[in-house]
Amino acid sequence: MLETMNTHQAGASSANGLDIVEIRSQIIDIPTVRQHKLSSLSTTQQNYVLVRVRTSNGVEGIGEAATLGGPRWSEESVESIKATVDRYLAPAVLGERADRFEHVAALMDRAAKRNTAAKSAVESALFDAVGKTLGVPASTLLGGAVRDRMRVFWTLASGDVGQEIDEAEQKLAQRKHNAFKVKIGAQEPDADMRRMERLAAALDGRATLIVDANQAWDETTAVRCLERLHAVGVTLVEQPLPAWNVAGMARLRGRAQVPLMADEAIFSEHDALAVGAAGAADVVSLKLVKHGGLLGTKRVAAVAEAAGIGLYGGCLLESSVGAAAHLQVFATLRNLDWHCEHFGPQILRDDLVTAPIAYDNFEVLLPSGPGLGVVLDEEKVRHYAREA
Ligand SMILES: O=C(O)C[C@H]1C=CC(=O)O1
Ligand SMILES: [Mn+2]
Repeated sequence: MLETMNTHQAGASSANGLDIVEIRSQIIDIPTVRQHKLSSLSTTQQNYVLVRVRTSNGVEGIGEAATLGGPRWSEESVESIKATVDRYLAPAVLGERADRFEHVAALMDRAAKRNTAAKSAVESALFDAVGKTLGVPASTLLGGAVRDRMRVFWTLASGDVGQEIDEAEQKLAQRKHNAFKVKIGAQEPDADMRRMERLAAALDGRATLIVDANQAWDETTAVRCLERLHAVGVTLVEQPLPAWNVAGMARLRGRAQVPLMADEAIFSEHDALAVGAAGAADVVSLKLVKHGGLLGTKRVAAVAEAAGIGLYGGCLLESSVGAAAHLQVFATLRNLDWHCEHFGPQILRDDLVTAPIAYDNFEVLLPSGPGLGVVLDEEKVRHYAREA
C-alpha cells in the first residue's frame, strides 16, 4: 500500500525549499535537418513536451518527453502527454517534496497507468530541480558517474542510399560518428538488403553498422534477412519482429549469427524479466520514455544485466534537454557495453538550450553542470512552442 507522505504529515516541512509548488507543460515542435524514415512512420519535425517543475526555493527544473511521428512509435503523443501531466500527474504530486523521487514516482503510478513518457518528463524535471538546488549533477543523485563520455551512433534514415553514404562520410570526416544505425523495414526486404550491401561496401572497415527494423518483419522474413545482414558485417539487429513476439525473437536468436536487440519489446522491468527468461535478446535499448524516467531506466538496466542482457543507450531523437537526462543516467551504468545513440540534438535544425550537448572524437559528452546540466534558451522555447 502506498503511504501518504506529504510534507506536513511527514513533519518534513519545506525547510529545504524543495516542495513542488508548480508544474507546467508546453508542446514544442522543432524541424529536423532531413526526413527521418522508420518502418511505420516518417517525420520532418520532432515533437516534445517540455515540463517545468518549480520548487519552494524558487528553483525551476526542466524535463522533456519526446515522441516520434505522433502516437505511432508508441501510444503516447505530445497531446496525450500534456493532458496526462496537467490533468493527472501534476495534481497528484503538487505539495510533495521533489527529492522524494521514489515516493513521487509511486504517486504518479497511482494517478495514471503506464503513460511512461509523461512520467519521465516530470521525473527528469525533479532531478534537475534537486540537482540545481544541491549544486550536483543528476548523475550524482543516481549513484555517481562512472564515465563522462560515450561512443555515439548516428542514425541513417532517409531511405536514399546515396544520401546515406554521403551523410556517413560527412560524420566520419567530422570525427563525430563512426558507428551507424540504419533504419530498415520501410521498403521491401530485398531492397533494404541491397541498400545494406551498398552501405557496407562504401564504409567497409571504417564504421560499425547496426540496423533497426522497428518490428517490420515476420519470422520467416527475419530468418532470411539476418543471414544477409550477417554476411555484410552488420553487428546488431534491433527489434526485427513485432514487440509481442518474444517467443519468435527467442527462436530467431537461436539460429541467428548476429546479436539481437530488444527495443519496443521492453518497456517495464517485467518486460525485461520476461525477455530475459525467454532468452529473446542479447541487448536492450534503454529509453526514458519507455521506462518512466531515470529511476525506471536504472531498474530495467539492472534486471536486464541480471538476465545477461547487454545495455545500449537508446534515444527518441531528443533535444539537448532529453538527451542530457539520458546521459545523466547512462553515465552511472557500469556496463554500457553497446554504447549509445544520443545524436538527437544534431538532427534538429535548432535546440532549446544555451549550450547544446557536445560531441568530440566519435563520442558524446556528459554535461557537467548541476541537475541535467543544460540551461533553457527562453527565446528558442518561445519560438518553437506550439502555443504561446
Ligand atoms: O530506436 C528507435 O526505434 C527510435 C529512434 C532511435 C533512433 C532513431 O532513429 O529512431
Ligand atoms: Mn528502435
